[in-house]
Amino acid sequence: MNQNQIHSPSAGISAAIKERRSVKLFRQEPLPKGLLEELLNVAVWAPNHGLREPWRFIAFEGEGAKFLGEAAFSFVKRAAADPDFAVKRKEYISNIPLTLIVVMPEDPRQREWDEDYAAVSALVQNFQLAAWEKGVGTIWKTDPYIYAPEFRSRIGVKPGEKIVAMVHAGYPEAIPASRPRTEASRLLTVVDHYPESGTLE
Ligand SMILES: Cc1cc2nc3c(=O)[nH]c(=O)nc-3n(C[C@H](O)[C@H](O)[C@H](O)COP(=O)(O)O)c2cc1C
Repeated sequence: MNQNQIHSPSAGISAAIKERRSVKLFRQEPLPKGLLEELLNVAVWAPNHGLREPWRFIAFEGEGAKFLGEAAFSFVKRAAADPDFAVKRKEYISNIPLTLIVVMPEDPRQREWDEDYAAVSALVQNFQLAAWEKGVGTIWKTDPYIYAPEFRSRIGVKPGEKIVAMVHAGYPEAIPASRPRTEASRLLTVVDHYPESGTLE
């Protein structure tokens, strides 16, 4: 292929985007060795301004998942009204085959922060789609404890770093039904004329 030719996206991309679902229930089966790195090496092709690559990753598997469940439990048991909820949450997290924490350095400049957050979000979506393509389900979580200083420091997230996503992953036990999206035409303004007043309504 000529280097300047734009590679046309395969029909598979649209299908993957539409068919991916957030999965909450996973089979116990661990993911194959090397798959995490393979998925991340796809995900890092996300657009990112200045090629700052504003991300790093912490992955929890096996006994690591038990540690993560315990770290979450310490926070949830204090915050949740129902003590059973904290125990259930600990068990849930401890049994997930893979949890990926996606961390971004917080640039003090607003524009760079916004760009970096957008880039990391694109990376997370890439990761979810690449996983889906391999039959692996994921869900992007922003549970309250990812903001708790104690939880953050326990899992090695430094001051000046933001946890953008906690992604649970594994082979799906169940795939939820999709919920419809608003037809884009209802949200779209096309400007194909010069507005008489000089301003768009
Ligand atoms: C930034 C972000 C944070 C999310 N946090 C949570 C969460 O904390 N808990 C949860 O159940 N789902 C969370 N989700 C997943 C959404 O609930 C899910 O994408 C939405 O319900 C649409 O379902 P779908 O992904 O199957 O299309 C999050 C998604 C995004 C993009």
